[in-house]
Amino acid sequence: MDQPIPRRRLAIVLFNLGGPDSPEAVRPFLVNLFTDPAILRVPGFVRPWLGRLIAWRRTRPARENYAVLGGRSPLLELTERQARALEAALAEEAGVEAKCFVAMRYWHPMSDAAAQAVKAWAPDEILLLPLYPQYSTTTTGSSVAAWAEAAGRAGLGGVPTTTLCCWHSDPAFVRATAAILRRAHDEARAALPAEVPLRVLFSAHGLPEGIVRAGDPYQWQVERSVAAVRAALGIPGLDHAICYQSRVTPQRWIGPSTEEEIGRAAREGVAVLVCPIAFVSEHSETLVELDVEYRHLAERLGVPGYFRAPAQNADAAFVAALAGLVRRARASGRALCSFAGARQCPRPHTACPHGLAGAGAVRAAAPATG
Ligand SMILES: C=CC1=C(C)c2cc3[nH]c(cc4nc(cc5[nH]c(cc1n2)c(C)c5CCC(=O)O)C(CCC(=O)O)=C4C)c(C)c3C=C
Ligand SMILES: [Fe+2]
Ligand SMILES: [Fe+2]
Repeated sequence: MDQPIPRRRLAIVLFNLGGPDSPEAVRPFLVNLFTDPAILRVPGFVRPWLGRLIAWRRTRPARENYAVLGGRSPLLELTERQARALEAALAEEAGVEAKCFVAMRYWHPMSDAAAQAVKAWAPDEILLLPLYPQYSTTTTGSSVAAWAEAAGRAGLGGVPTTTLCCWHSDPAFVRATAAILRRAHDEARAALPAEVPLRVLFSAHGLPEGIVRAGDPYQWQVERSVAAVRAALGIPGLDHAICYQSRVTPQRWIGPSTEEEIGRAAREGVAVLVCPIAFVSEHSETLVELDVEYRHLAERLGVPGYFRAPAQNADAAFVAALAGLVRRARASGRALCSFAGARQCPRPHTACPHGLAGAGAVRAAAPATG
């Protein structure tokens, strides 16, 4: 009788930023965030002090935001749902048994706990899958660096590991996002008088300008995502703008800000449909910043209509896109830009096939190898 072929055990580690699970967790969560060298780029001896100071100043406004959500971030629960949906999407995969683990960067479960859980499951291979479509040294880069240290401590150094570094223009991700936006666009159009124009504001998390100047490809990749989603949407003459939200430090951040675009829409008498383009889950920056703060701003300024497209969460087409990314990343078998090789990323960044370095380490341009 034929013996069943053993299935390879594939541990998929989903990275996200994490969020506090209680009002008391807000301060330590913010300390973790602002003492990360990928976020606060000051000399190491200053960082613990300055990071704690910034965290202390940010605690009150952040607690107020999380209070709107019942005192906690929904990010972990939503990421767990994505994890279970992705496992289900890969359940029939020939020759593979896939299990998803969540590793948050600044609140539990963090990389050490996730690495211990992965180790206990004894995988044959590991795939690191950041839930950030666009690569930034502050997000994917930081998570990959934290994982590398945790994996070493957990004794996972010998397990073959593939890193998916960016998937900003992955066709299935783009189609799933465009379908969600199309539904929101149709609903907004139906709710507005015919004579009121509608503009789509693609709103991404901002970054300090200095980080982009130092070589971070995030803004460029956000622009690629927007161009691809617009093409997939296929609405001729779509009025749209790219803007950046969530500025939390006094430095210059990339712009225009989402608030500035809401102000422009008010002056021009245009309704807005805000589409999050760099988050794939709902959390405080969509549910509070976009749905409460910016909506109030739009109403106060007299914008003739304010609508918001939902984030992907566990949308079936989006989860199918993640499953496709997993297949392609495994087939390539190395750290990679999700498809078409590194040619999609003209600026150097740390998780490309040129090898992994610490988050924030900006290299001289290396030739594309993909
Ligand atoms: C200098 C500060 C920050 C940078 C740079 C930054 C980049 C960045 N962040 C996300 C996604 C998320 N950010 C979230 C929360 C959050 N981010 C910052 C600061 C920076 N982020 C703070 C202080 C906070 C806490 C919330 C607050 O104080 O308002 C979250 C999770 C929030 C939740 O509700 O769980 C996400 C997700 C991206 C994509 C990004 C750069 C590309
Ligand atoms: Fe953030
Ligand atoms: Fe990349």
